Amino acid sequence: MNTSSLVLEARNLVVNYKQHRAIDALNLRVPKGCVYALLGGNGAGKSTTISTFLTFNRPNAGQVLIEGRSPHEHPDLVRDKVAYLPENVALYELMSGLENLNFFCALAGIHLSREQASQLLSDSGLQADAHVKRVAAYSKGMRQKVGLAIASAKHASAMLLDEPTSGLDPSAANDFAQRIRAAADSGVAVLMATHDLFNAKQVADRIGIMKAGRLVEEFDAHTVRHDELEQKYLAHARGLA
Ligand SMILES: Nc1ncnc2c1ncn2[C@@H]1O[C@H](COP(=O)(O)OP(=O)(O)OP(=O)(O)O)[C@@H](O)[C@H]1O
Repeated sequence: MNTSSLVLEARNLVVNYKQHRAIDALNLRVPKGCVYALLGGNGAGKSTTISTFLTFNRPNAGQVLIEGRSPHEHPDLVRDKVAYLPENVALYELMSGLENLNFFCALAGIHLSREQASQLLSDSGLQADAHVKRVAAYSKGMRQKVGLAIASAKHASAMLLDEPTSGLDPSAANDFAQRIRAAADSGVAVLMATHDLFNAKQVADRIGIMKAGRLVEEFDAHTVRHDELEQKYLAHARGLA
């Protein structure tokens, strides 16, 4: 791998919650244009990995790097380079999708024209008649689309996604996967924590399985078979691997 194309990197990362080791010597690399799906059972350390890139957690040893620099030493990196999409996108219920997009972009110092904002929502898959409706009436999939539009407006070089398709129906999950793929194809590095093996295989370039804070398995998503991935995943979950 050309190291100049690396966008997200964890180097020998250790993160503890008091006495509990949540991340244990994790090494992970996500270059430009790559979707990296992080699989693993509950408590494996996926969310903590993402939180550490976002500087919500500090490394106890090792480091995370964004475009080669530590966000813990350069906090502006997260604001300038990273778009974050949690499982449940927090939006203002009484504002429309359009108003939410404008509001969160303004917070990030981005000012959009009405046309630009509408275009971003449409490009994220939100139907035109929903743009001006209150978010209180939106489905989970529609909220994710507003989140995606906010993320796209940032022109971030990295996207961090924590279980983005959880609770979406298969069609909405497929639609979301295609939009993530398109973001990566335009050069964004995507790190996505997920429980959805099917979605991981469909959208990712690399797939990693975490267990007890360690990366225990890595695959090329284009060559691993779905049944092979499932077997490995279950073997790790059952302590057989
Ligand atoms: N705020 C916290 N305080 C203490 N321990 C925590 C905290 N957050 C997570 N942990 C512990 O750290 C470990 C890793 O948790 P993490 O949430 O990163 O796992 P995960 O792979 O994202 O799990 P899930 O799939 O359930 O979301 C777990 O043992 C968890 O109990």
